[in-house]
Amino acid sequence: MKNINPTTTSAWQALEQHKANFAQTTIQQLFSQQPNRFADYSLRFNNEILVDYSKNNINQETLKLLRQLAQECSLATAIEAMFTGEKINRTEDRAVLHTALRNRSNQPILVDGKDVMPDVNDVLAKMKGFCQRVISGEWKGYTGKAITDVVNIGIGGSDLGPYMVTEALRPYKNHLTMHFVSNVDGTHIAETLKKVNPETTLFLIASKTFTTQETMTNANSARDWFLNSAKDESQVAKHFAALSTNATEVAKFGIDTDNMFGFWDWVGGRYSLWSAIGLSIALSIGFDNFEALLSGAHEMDKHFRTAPIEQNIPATLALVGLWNTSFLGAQTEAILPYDQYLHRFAAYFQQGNMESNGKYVGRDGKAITDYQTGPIIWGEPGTNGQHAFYQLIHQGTSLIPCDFIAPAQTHNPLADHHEKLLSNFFAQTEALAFGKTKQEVEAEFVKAGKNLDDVKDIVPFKVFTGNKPTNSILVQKITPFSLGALIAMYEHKIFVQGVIFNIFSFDQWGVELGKQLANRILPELKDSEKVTSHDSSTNGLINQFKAWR
Ligand SMILES: O=P(O)(O)OC[C@H]1O[C@H](O)[C@H](O)[C@@H](O)[C@@H]1O
Repeated sequence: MKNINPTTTSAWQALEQHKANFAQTTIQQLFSQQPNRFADYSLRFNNEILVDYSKNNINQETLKLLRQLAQECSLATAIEAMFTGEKINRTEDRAVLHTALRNRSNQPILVDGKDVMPDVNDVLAKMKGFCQRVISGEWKGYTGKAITDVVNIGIGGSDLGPYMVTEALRPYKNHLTMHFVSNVDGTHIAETLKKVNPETTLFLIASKTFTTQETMTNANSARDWFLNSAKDESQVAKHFAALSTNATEVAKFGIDTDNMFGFWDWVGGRYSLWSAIGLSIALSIGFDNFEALLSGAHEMDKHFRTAPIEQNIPATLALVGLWNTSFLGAQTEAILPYDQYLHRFAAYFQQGNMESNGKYVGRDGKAITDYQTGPIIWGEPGTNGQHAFYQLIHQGTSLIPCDFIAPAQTHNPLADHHEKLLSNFFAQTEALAFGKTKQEVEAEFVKAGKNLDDVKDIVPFKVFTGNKPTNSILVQKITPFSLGALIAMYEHKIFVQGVIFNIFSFDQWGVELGKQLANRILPELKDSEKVTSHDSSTNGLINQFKAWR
C-alpha cells in the first residue's frame, strides 16, 4: 500500500473548494432541484439490501471528486492487495484475509506462496462435525447428559462478533442456550455460572492469542467451577473447547488439541467471527445457517472487489462518510438499527471501526496533523434512541450523520408493531433531512387556534433546521445471508476509509499501553503497602482503594 497523504491529492483540494457550495445549499434544495434524487443516489445489493444515500449534502460533483480521491489514493490497488493476501498489515507483517474465511468459491489464496483454503476448509469441516454432535445430543457431558448450554468466554473480537450475530439471528436458533462472558469483573462469570449446570455446559474459550488477561482469568474460574463438581481433570475435555491461533497456550491450559479449532495470524480479532471464533454462532443456529452467513459475506466481497466505484456500496458509504467527517466537520457517526435483534450491531462496529481507524500515525510513520481519521461510532436500536438522544441529533449543535438500518420483514409479525417501527424509521430520516420551518411552526399554532403574538417566544424552540445527513439501509429480511452481507459491507467501508486516511487499519497498538500499566499495577494491589510509584492522582486513587477494600 502506497503512502499518500490524501490532503495532497488534487481531489482533496478540489473538495475543500467544493464544500463552500454546501454552506448555502440544503438537502431540501437538492431534492427540489433533482426530482430523481432517490433513484440517482441509491444502490441495491442482490435485491436484498437497499442503500439510500440521497439524504446527504452531496451532488454529482461531490461524488465525482470523492471517487477521484479514491483513485488518487490507489483504492483499487489496495483492494486487490487485501484480497490477494499481500501483507497490508505492515506493522505486524501480516496479510489481512478475513475474506478467505468466507471464500465460498474456493479459489486459491496464497500467503507466503501457500494456499490458505485447504486449512480454512479443514477447520470448517471440523466445526461442522462438532456442531452436529453437540446439537444432536450425541456429544455427552461427564455424567452422560447432552449439552444444553454453551458459554463463550472471550473479549473484544472474540466476543462482540459472536454475541452480536447470535443475537441478530435468534429467530434461527436451536435449543442450545448461549451465554457470553467477556468482562474480567467476576460478576460477569459469577452471574452466568448461576444459570448453568456443570453436567450440561460446554465452555468455548475464544481467544486469538490465548493470553488475554480477561479471557484467561474467566476461563480459569470456569474450569475451577467445573472441577468443583466433576472432580476429575480428565472430564475437562468433554466440557471445554478452544478457539485460537495459539496451540501451545491452549495445550498449557489443558484443553485437548482435538477440541481446538484453529485460525491464523492473518485474521484480525475484530474480523474473526467468520473463523473458528464463530463456533458459538454455528452452535446456536446450526452449521448450514453459519455457512449462509459466510455466503452472504462472500457475495458482498465479490461485489466490493468487482463493482465499479459508482455502484460499489461499501466504497460509496465510505466516501460519503468521509465527506461528512473530513469536509463537513462531523466527528461521530451513529448506527441506528430499527431491529431489536440487532441491538449489539453498533457496539460491534465500535470495535470494528474505532480499533481499525482510530489512528494518528500515517503510513509514513509520521503524525497526521491536517485531517481527521476514523470517526467515533455509537448507537442504539430505534426507537429507544428516539426517546433518549435523538434530541441532540435533531436540534443540537453537532453534526451527526446517521445510518438507519431496518428490515422490511419482521420475524415477529405482531399486531401493527412492525408498521409502527418502520413508520418511525422513515419519519426520522425525513425529519432530519427536511426539518420544520418557522412558517410551518406558526401555521401549526394558528391551526390550533393560538394567537401568534402569544406564542412568538416559543416558536424558535420548535423549529427544526433539518439538513442532517442520513443513510437508510433497508434490508428485505435479516437472514444469515443478508446479515453476512451487511457486516461485510461495513467491514469494507472501514477498509476504504483506512486506505484514504493513509493509515494501517489492521493493527491495534493503541490498546497496549493500558494493558502494560495494568500489569504493573496488579502486584501493587496485592498487599496493603502505601503506593508511591505513580503520579499523585494514580497513587491517591490506588491508596484510597486499598483503604476501602
Ligand atoms: O482474541 P484475543 O487474543 O483474546 O483478543 C481479544 C481482543 O483484545 C485485544 O486487546 C484487541 O484489542 C482486540 O482486537 C482483540 O479482539
